[in-house]
Amino acid sequence: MDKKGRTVLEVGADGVAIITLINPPVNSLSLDVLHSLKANYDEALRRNDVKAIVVTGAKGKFSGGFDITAFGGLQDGKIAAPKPGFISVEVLTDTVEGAASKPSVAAIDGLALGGGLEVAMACHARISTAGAQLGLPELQLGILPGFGGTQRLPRLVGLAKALEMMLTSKPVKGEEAHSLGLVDAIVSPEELISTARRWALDILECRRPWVASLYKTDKIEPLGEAREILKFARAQARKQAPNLKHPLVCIDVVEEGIVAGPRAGLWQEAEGFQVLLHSDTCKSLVHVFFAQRGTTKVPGVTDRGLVPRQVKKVAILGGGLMGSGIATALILSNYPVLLKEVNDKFLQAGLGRVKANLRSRVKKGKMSQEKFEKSMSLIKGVLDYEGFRDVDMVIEAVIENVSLKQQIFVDLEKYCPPHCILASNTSTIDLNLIGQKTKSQDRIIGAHFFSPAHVMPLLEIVRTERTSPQVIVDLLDVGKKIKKTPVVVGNCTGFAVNRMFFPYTQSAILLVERGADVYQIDKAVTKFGMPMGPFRLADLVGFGVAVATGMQYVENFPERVYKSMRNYTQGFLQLVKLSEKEIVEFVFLPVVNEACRVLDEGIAVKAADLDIAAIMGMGFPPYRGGIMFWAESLGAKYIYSRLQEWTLMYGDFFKPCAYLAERASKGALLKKSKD
Ligand SMILES: C[C@H](O)CC(=O)SCCNC(=O)CCNC(=O)[C@H](O)C(C)(C)COP(=O)(O)OP(=O)(O)OC[C@H]1O[C@@H](n2cnc3c(N)ncnc32)[C@H](O)[C@@H]1OP(=O)(O)O
Repeated sequence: MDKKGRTVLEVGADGVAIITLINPPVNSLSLDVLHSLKANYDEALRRNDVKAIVVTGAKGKFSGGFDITAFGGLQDGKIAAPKPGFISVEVLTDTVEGAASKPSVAAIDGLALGGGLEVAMACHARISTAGAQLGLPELQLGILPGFGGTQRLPRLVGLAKALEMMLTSKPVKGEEAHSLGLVDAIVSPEELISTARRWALDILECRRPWVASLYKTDKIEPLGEAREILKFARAQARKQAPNLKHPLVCIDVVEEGIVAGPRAGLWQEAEGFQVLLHSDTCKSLVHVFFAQRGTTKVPGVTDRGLVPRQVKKVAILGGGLMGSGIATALILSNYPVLLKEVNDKFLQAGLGRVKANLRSRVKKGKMSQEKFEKSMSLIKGVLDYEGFRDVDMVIEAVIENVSLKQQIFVDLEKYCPPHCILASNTSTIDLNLIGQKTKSQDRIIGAHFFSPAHVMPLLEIVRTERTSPQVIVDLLDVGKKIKKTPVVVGNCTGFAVNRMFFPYTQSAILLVERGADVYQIDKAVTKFGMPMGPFRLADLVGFGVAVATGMQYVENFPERVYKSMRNYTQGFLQLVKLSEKEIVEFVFLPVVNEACRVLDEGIAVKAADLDIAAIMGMGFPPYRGGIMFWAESLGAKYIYSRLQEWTLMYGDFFKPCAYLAERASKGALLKKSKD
């Protein structure tokens, strides 16, 4: 079988061996890379012409950590796992860090994440570039840092900071890493290897300290204080995600190292890692990791070798809540923006909203005054189309009125250059209708943002049968640049997210009408992992918005609307004593049913896209893998039988769709086989 990545060893005339991690695109640590690293180390330690060692990564990236593509194989036993502790104790602690005569220095550029940073921390010093990102994001994948990170990070940066870095999964930049003591020096990328070489020789010749971070104690807080920090971290973890066990396992492992010593900590870490690797949480979060990256892979579109065209200037029509949010998102990512309104009063109000969005970032300490000013200088308010002659993309975000939008698109065709992408932020109106009076159907596309647009991470990219693949590729690229996760969907009422959202709120209403308590429903749904229940959400967005969105659905899918049972008394008390599990199923199985329709109709490209749409657009808990991934764990048969049962009792709102019925009868998975 082909090897997945490797390391190479080169020995210089100065006696320094450079070991380079090579496994594009992020030099992830596959088992092949790790075995090769061990072999290179053994050789370097054996050879008489090697005095010291530098570890680095190819092409400006140290390493993105353990190879996540191997998780599946390790979980189902198709890949033989090394014995527990082999990498963390035998390779990194006893071979790299424990080498009695040859010091190691890590030369870090680009990124050192997870296992990557853990390799670097086993070295006797770390030299980094200012832009490098260093962190232990393993918890985001449902596991814990498994190559000694739980033991070495607290010893390098202190317990409080180490726990913060692990529990939030957020990396730090080179400069901060330096001030924390995680790296020893910051240099330019050009000087990185030469500095690291010299540093390694300096350690050998006792001009610099020879530090084994596993045994450092100076940064660890005194025991009493350490216990307080651990207690606080546990309370935070429980509060933030009561359903998740792995943050607590991680904290336990860190504590073991402090109380019983780092070697005991390493062994407990190896044990904890094995258990968590096989957990449902890990499987779900790894699925989400790849699903999120998979949304930009659209068959027939992104596989044609099309290169995204450069979008240098964007115009936005409408400075309301959506338009100003979209403008904010764009200027935050350095796009020059024209904001057009119909009169000066509305224009000033729109610009004021953008300013307020940015101000709130400054207030929260997320943005400097300098960046605030730079961002504001990128937006220009206009009242006519004159400036539209050199824009590369327009996003229309005016009120939902068909004839108004039709007129706007006619105007846009007249004033914008012929290559310009014509996007609409409509959430309800058919894009074909919007573009009906133009000849530009191939460049008309939906850019459906979620409010507030500068905060919410999802972007539904809506294509019609006539939208050109080039325009889709262009918008995918803009989406990535403004840090959104784009999901490409087909043209229909509600697209993916709102179509899934509607049955969710409908079933919640049905439950109440059947005697369940709104607080009980919200509690069960929140316990399941949603950020809030459907009723609190309705309070938050306003009942008016909820009703208006609902009406769109009622008009378009009348047969699937739950008819109020208020006048029927039979069965009224039936649902009063529902268990939490039943409430959750009542609320989410109709969502699964709708998601199946969306998939069957080809509105979504693949089931995993619906997982991301549900997580980012509805707040579905990521650690359950998304709506379809969660549904697979229940099985099509079970879901079908529940819905069938409720159809008989409460009507066609619950009726399982043909796709679900077919999957259930075949005992097949819900996702399509090619997904
Ligand atoms: C034992 C240890 O403690 C366990 C571990 O180390 S677990 C792994 C810990 N590391 C991580 O969690 C880092 C995960 N990766 C990331 O956060 C981001 O990919 C990144 C910051 C490295 C790069 O981000 P970005 O530049 O936006 O590129 P992104 O699209 O995410 O990734 C590029 C490609 O690298 C792949 N990739 C990234 N990290 C990977 C990893 N650790 N293993 C395998 N593939 C990886 C992605 O899947 C993607 O592949 P694709 O092009 O086929 O879709």
